[in-house]
Amino acid sequence: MIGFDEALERLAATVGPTRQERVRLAEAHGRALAAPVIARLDSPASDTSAMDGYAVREADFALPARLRVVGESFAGHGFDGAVSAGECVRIFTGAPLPRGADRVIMQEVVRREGDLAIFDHALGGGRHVRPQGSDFRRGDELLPAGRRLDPRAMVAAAGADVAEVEVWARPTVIVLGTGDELAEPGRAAERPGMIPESVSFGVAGMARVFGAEVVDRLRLPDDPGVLQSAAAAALDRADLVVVTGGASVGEKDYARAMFTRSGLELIFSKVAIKPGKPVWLGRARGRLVLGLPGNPTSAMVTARLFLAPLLAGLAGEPPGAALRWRPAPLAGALPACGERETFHRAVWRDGGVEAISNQDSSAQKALAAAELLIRRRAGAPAALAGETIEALAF
Ligand SMILES: Nc1nc2c(c(=O)[nH]1)N[C@H]1C(S)=C(S)[C@@H](COP(=O)(O)OP(=O)(O)OC[C@H]3O[C@@H](n4cnc5c(N)ncnc54)[C@H](O)[C@@H]3O)O[C@H]1N2
Ligand code: MOO
Repeated sequence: MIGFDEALERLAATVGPTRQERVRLAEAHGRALAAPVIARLDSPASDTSAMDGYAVREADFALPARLRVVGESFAGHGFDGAVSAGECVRIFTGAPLPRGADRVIMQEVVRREGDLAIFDHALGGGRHVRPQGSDFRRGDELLPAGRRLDPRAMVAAAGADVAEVEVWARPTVIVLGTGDELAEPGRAAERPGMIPESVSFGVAGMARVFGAEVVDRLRLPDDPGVLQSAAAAALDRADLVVVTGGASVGEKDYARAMFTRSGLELIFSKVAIKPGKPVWLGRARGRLVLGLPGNPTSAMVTARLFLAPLLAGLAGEPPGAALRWRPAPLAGALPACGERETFHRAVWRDGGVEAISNQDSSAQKALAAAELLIRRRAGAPAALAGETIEALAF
């Protein structure tokens, strides 16, 4: 058995992005950039008003100032002329500052008498002007290669004035759930011994959250022939095949064996973690295969710890981008950690994190309640409330 860090190192050494493609910006959300986004213009393109009001020359400000309004500057339609001594221009937020003007006065402190604007208030500190290029300059790198185009990055990419971006292909995933006892949800009560197949729904959901396209989700019986054919077919259709259940040492634990004929090479098998010890990763026919334990909580914990970084790597991000551990104070005590590194399911409480009471690896109800994973290193002593631990959004 290897440790968690070693397993992640092997994962990172194995996974990389698939195909690069050029897509229109509207199709790029959620993808990782294969090339940086470079600004094609200055932003703002010229000195720009930050307020609705009047563009003035500071030199004219002996109070009360009475300035002639000589024109208007709108966003998209600037004022062509220049502002001379004793003049001002009506201006709106986002509009270009006319030549000659050097600041904007908010309309709330200005009185109008016909074409005169009257200013009785002393100038405040703010000039209400955004200088040309104060956000970014033409040629600046706004987003580096490898950056995921999340909603905030989409704004920067569009702001760069690019119509298309170079991105990595969205990884494709097939989820195979194995076990004779598994029934389609809604049908488990029909036959004794059946349980609803729940894990593939969570794994597929997590794959989508981490940017994958789930091309299929199949429920398979514990029949070696059926499993072998399904394994071979899945490898033809997806970058990553996730197989759940049958990972342990039971007589019908066929999850690894079903890929043997397809030439499975294991990258790791069994990791010293709790829950999820039977997790394994391999490669067959140039595709990745991730084996998750069947117990629902174990499956989802190992999906978070291994599927998420695999998808990050396949999508063109560093795999570690999917595992951002944050220090957080403990809101309740934790027992000493045994020899397997342990990932407690936890919730936020009173500004800290607290392990939930049901830590059973087969739990489904308690799984739904868990917001976080707390990471405890093997051999760590008992921890008291107030101590700082490492937590990961689950
Ligand atoms: N002698 C040993 N027994 C077990 C060991 C061990 O080391 N030695 N490891 C235990 C650990 S840890 C885990 S975790 C489980 C994982 O076993 P498998 O991956 O082989 O999973 P299954 O036996 O197929 O199923 C376990 C459990 O989960 C239910 N299940 C399976 N798939 C689904 C699904 N898609 N949806 C809902 N529930 C599912 C299944 O019915 C079982 O109850 O092994 C321990 N045993
Ligand atoms: O890995 Mo198992 O998750 O402890 O039940």
